[in-house]
Amino acid sequence: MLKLLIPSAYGSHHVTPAIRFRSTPVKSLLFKQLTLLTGWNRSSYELGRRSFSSELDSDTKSSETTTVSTKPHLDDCLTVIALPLPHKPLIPGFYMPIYVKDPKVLAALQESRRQQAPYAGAFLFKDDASTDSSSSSETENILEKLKGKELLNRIHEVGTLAQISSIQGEQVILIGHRRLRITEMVSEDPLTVKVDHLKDKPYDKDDDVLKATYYQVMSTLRDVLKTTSLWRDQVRTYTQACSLHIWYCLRIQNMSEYQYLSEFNYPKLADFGAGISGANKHQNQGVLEELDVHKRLELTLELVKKEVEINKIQESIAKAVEEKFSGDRRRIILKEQINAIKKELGVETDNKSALSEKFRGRIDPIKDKIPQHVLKVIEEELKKLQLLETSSSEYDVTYNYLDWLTVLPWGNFSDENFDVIRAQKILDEDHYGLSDVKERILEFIAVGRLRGTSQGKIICLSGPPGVGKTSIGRSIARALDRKFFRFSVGGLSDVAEIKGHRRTYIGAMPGKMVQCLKNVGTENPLVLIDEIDKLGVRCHDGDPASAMLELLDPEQNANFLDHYLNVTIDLSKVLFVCTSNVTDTIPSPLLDRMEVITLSGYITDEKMHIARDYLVKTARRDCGIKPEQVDVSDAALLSLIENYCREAGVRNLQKQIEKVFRKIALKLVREGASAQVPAISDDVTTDTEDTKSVAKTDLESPETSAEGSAVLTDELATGDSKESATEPSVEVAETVEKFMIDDSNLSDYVGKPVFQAEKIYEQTPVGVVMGLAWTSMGGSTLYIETTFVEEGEGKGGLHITGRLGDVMKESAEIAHTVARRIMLEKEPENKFFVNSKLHLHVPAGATPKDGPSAGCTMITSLLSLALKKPVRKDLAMTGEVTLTGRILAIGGVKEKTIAARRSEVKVIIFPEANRRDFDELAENVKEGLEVHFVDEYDQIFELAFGYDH
Ligand SMILES: Nc1ncnc2c1ncn2[C@@H]1O[C@H](COP(=O)(O)OP(=O)(O)OP(=O)(O)O)[C@@H](O)[C@H]1O
Repeated sequence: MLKLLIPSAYGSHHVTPAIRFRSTPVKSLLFKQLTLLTGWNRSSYELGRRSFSSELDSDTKSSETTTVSTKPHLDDCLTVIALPLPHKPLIPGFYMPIYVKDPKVLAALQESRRQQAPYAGAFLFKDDASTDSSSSSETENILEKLKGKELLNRIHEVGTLAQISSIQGEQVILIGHRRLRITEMVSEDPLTVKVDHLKDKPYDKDDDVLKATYYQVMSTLRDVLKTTSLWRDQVRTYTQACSLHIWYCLRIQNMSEYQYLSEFNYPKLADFGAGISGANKHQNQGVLEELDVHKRLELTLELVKKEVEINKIQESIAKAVEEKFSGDRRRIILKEQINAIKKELGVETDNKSALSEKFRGRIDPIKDKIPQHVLKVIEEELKKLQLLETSSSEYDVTYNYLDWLTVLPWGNFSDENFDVIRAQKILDEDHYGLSDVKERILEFIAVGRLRGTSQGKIICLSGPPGVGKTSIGRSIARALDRKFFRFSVGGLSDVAEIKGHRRTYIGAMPGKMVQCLKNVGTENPLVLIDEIDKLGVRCHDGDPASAMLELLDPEQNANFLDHYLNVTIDLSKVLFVCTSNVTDTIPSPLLDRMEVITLSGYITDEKMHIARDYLVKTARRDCGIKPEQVDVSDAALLSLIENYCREAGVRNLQKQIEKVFRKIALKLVREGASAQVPAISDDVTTDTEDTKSVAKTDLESPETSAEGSAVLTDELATGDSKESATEPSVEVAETVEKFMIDDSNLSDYVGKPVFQAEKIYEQTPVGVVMGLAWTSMGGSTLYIETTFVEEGEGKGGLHITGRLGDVMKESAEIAHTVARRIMLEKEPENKFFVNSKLHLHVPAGATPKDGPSAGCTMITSLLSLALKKPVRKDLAMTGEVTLTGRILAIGGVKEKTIAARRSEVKVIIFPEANRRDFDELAENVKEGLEVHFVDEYDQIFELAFGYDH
């Protein structure tokens, strides 16, 4: 359980300020040796120095930059939350990950971190007096139940002041700082206590006996290092973690250097030796409680000596048994012998074979399906687990590693269903419209049927928020009969979230993909990666975009290497579906490999269908209301769509509808309807239209974001899972009448309308023309307004406002030049542009705008001012203009058309190059519009001003 303390490697925690390399030659000599011994170089030293300094003991820390607040001073921590430790006491200078199950305690710890006082007291839990020693799971069970005084009575009085280094879910990582003694209880839940800080008894550092004991501990520790490679690995693994000084002293042979380096930090060495040894909890508690430094060193000496003995015997038995027996028999005999010896030496025995059996139970039935290279690693790790001390940190690491390796669904696939008819039914069942999207998905399934597999494709669903990208992803999983897993990569910049942490990292976890495989239990799930366009930027530990590429690229992902697993896994059978709001921010190597399917947003008509046939039914069912209890009229839905939720998608509409039904539910209950627990009885009606797969599992707690990494929300759902869409039984009193939601009473439920009409002019005045814009939220109309400021010989100029970006500003300048040229051609005597100072503005002034597509609108607006003639009624236009007056293509034709219809536009001018985009639109989107396609500005001039009315 104990982990060595990373921060102390360079910190004054173990190396007091007096131990400084005094002369440069000696310094470089030591560095050279250090590099040879540890594989470290100067840059890693510096790096370590910087990162470790962040968590140094604040009472001895120098002026280096810190991320953990030094406030309050450690001395001020006199009242702390008491955390019971089930397995071992926390020795100062060591890490310890613990699991805090009690949400109250967890919240209190998080609060103390927020308050910049990230400290708690860590106290060893006492064994039950009635039993000899309870098993760890029993202890954990008891611990969960104990609170307040009862808990206080069951923990040791002497413990450790622990810094809360991080909190991830239930896992809290503690760093031991100093010894504490509980003096009184302050509050019961969570248990908070007053403490005294314990100081070591004074000692004479030149005392020969003390020095001798110190050297003895040192040399015994060295012996341990020599005898067992495992122990050596453990120290080496945590070299960055433990006191590098002590480690270095242990390794050097030259006594003069040794003398020079040793600062005779007796108490720290005693703690280090005890913490790293495999001593049991009572022995460690003994060391913790001992304030006499000499006695503490002697206790440690005893422990490390035992360690030497055990290691020697263990190795010789291993050798002997290996020669005589093979396979499982060898393992069992080895185990028995070692346990017997440990018993004799009074060291805690363990029950590792049960654990090994657990792992073997997992792998044996699927041995032939596990890739050979993975099987080899599993076998090696199982062997290693047998030889490790349960108390060592390496044991935990190996155990967790094996747990992950053996729990993955090696060779387990769900049978794919390529039935196109069934898929069509499922897609229609879950979503209204989206015919082109569904068609593309069906094509994809059909190809899968002919090829026999649907691997090798990355689908990217791109469109504004709330248009159903995520939910269609879920439907594809259902249609294909694949398991479903979702995670969001918006803002993600930590590569470890994708590729996992290296195993030696404290609290290391595999990446999202490995977690996904474990959760879904098959090797071919559908993985939905949300918000791929918002992937974080490259940071010091790697580039998330390249990590994503490794994950998604069919060429690479057959051998995906997770840092934690350290064996390649085959992800080529996974079907990846990404979602994005825009495609231009998706890293281009990723975009290249994707098949982008665009979802453009819905027109009012489509929203009406979605609301009536999907959203109302789901919201009603979720609120426990029966169909006969409420009626929402079409007029009410239309008003909701037009006056409350104008965005391209339907998420806001869904929220408003839910709001209406929640209010009705309250009224029903108030007015005498007694809602019962929704009972799934025989007489409930089943509404298959509402059926959706919604099984979800959130894997990340919001705490992850508090820790600075990206917020990831995951969900897991089986592709075929169907929530039984049952109508909850609600008994309605005879007197309660049916609720009618209509246009007239809608505001009683959802408040006043949010939107006013987008159209601000019935007939646009002179100098004002309606343009069309497209954003990641969908399309919208916008006005370009120009007005005359002043006149004077040669005063011609243009002032621009409206939070326009550089491109749009340049576009306005181009428009001014083009308009001036056109005017010169059409009315050479008209000196309007030459002598007039003009002002061009684009409302709404608070919204930033950019892009070249308003070019033709700006020219028209300027010409309208010059000609003193308003443009044709109900006209909107969009198109980029070149200096010579040519009209270039624009993006977002569908969104712009939808926005124009919403503003009751009758005539639209699009660039000729966009004719095909428009022709591809559904008939109901194009209905009732007069559309003109142009490639020269002159054509627009005719359309805008050549009218008679
Ligand atoms: N065509 C549709 N038919 C029925 N329901 C729909 C349709 N489109 C969207 N919805 C519903 O709208 C809600 C929002 O959809 P979803 O969460 O999939 O949006 P999204 O496009 O993924 O948004 P974001 O980009 O914000 O993640 C869901 O409840 C979904 O079922």
